[in-house]
Amino acid sequence: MADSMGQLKRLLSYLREHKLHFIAGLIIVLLMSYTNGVIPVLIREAIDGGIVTGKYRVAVRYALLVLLVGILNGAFSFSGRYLLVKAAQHAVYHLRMDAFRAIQRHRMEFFDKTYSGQLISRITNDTERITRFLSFRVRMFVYSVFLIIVSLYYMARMNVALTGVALVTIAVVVALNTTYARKVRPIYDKIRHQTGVVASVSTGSIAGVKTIKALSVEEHIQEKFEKENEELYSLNVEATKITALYGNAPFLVMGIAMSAMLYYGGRAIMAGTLTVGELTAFLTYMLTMTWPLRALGFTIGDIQRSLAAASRLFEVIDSAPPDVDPPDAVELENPRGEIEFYNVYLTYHTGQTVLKGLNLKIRPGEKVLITGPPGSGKSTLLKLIARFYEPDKGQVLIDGVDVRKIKTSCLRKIVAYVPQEPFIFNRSLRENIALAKPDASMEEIERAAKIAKIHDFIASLPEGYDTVVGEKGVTLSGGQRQRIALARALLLEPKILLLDDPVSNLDAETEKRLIEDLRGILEGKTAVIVSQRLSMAKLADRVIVMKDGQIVEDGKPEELAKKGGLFSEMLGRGGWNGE
Ligand SMILES: Nc1ncnc2c1ncn2[C@@H]1O[C@H](COP(=O)(O)OP(=O)(O)OP(=O)(O)O)[C@@H](O)[C@H]1O
Repeated sequence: MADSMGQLKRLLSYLREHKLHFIAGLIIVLLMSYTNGVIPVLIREAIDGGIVTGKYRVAVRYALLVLLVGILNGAFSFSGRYLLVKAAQHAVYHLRMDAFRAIQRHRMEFFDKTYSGQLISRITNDTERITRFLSFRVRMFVYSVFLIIVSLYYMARMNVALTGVALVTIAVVVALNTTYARKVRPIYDKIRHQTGVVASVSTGSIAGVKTIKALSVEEHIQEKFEKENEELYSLNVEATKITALYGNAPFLVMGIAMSAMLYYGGRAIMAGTLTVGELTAFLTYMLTMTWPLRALGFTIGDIQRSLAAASRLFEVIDSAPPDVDPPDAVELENPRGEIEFYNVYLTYHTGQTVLKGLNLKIRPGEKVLITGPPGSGKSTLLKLIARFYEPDKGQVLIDGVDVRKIKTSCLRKIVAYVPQEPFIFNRSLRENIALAKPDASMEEIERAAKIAKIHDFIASLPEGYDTVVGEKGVTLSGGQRQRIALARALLLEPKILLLDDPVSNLDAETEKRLIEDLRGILEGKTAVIVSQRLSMAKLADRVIVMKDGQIVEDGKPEELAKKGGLFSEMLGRGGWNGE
């Protein structure tokens, strides 16, 4: 409970910039409840004071008053909704930004452990729920509660017995609506989840359409889709059953209550203890309250769930490391590009210890090929240099400084990492290249593209650097993607270039060309290249062979080739151009 209050307080604190909007919105909603609650009283006056007594002017006066109150009601409804929704949307905008920034700040390990679908759901579904809570639910809650209070007040002044009937009806209807909400909500949750499953099966099969067609597995994929689609259908039918049963029961109760009122009210009128206007007012109250009572049932159950959504978002925000570098972080002026692993241990979140006391020193300007069997820890080395992961023990140093002590902005300029499968964003080529340096001039971008030998291709496109790539845009080949990623890295003029399997997706001809071009690109830089293709050794001054997280061979390529170890064995299988 204290926890919920804490979450609620924190959620409401997001409203502070629009506090006045929110409070004004709530006051207007209260006024709206009041105007709605007073209409039956005006109807009563029109009937008892005008229609029944034949006083035409009185009847007209009240009719006009009802009209005026109706207009006011509309104005309150519009402005109250506008103010509250605006404040809520603004609060959720900030909450969404905070969560998004936090996600960006998280370390790699967080993404290893968390499903991306879950994170997307936090940013979309959870924030959607909170918006609904802060705008719609809060508004309906305040409106309904106050309307019921106003109605009961006026009813009690007219007739206590009939007010008792109304009170019991309200209690029963709220209970029924709460039960209905409780029963139908888990199914709606399942429907939402299942809709996501159906969407992800469709997205997966659209994204993987080439593989599906190549393997001729359309039928199998259709069966999977059919199964998920059927599940969605059954859930919807289940929800409809509950809605048909519980969703309509409150209307029956209201009907019974109104007929009871009509019966006892009619008798009271005949006995002279109730007027026609009063009975009409009672019945109008019952009708006015029907929907607010329903909203109340849903709101009561929704508070906890909305707070749970908020707490999930807060968890993402709070678990992110702070955006700031440690106070003793340094800038490296004129980096030389020396890399050192000193007694490095690394265990992934899965519990697998990949490196156990690794020692390695790479001289400034050295070109090193790291090779070895799959899973031997080659890529892990690169990720440690780029500080995507931090060692559990030991140190990774650049120019003798622990990478954890180098300012992040500085590290990103010194070290450029080109992943195995570079991600190309669905934006223009210019934006893709300038991703890490959005303010780069066109000259800088072109220079990087020329060095990466992708400029001529880009220039040949009708829209040149403004060509949009990816969905609905130009599709790039594997080699072109690699070169865009290289240009992206080179734009930062890094001293250290880390290439993770740069030729793995390339055909022999493209591979040969890239290797030739890389020779120039790597000049003056320290380069660490991970590859199982030994052709890459042509670029290297030094080859390191890894096995089970250990360095098993280390030396000049020609020396290792003669040594008779793992490297020469690998060479024996495929030669220098082998794989
Ligand atoms: N993010 C991660 N989370 C958990 N385990 C990981 C992660 N990355 C790698 N591993 C594990 O660590 C081991 C070494 O992986 P790494 O990617 O460094 O090997 P590699 O030599 O580069 O392999 P390959 O040549 O196939 O790319 C593997 O067993 C892998 O399953």
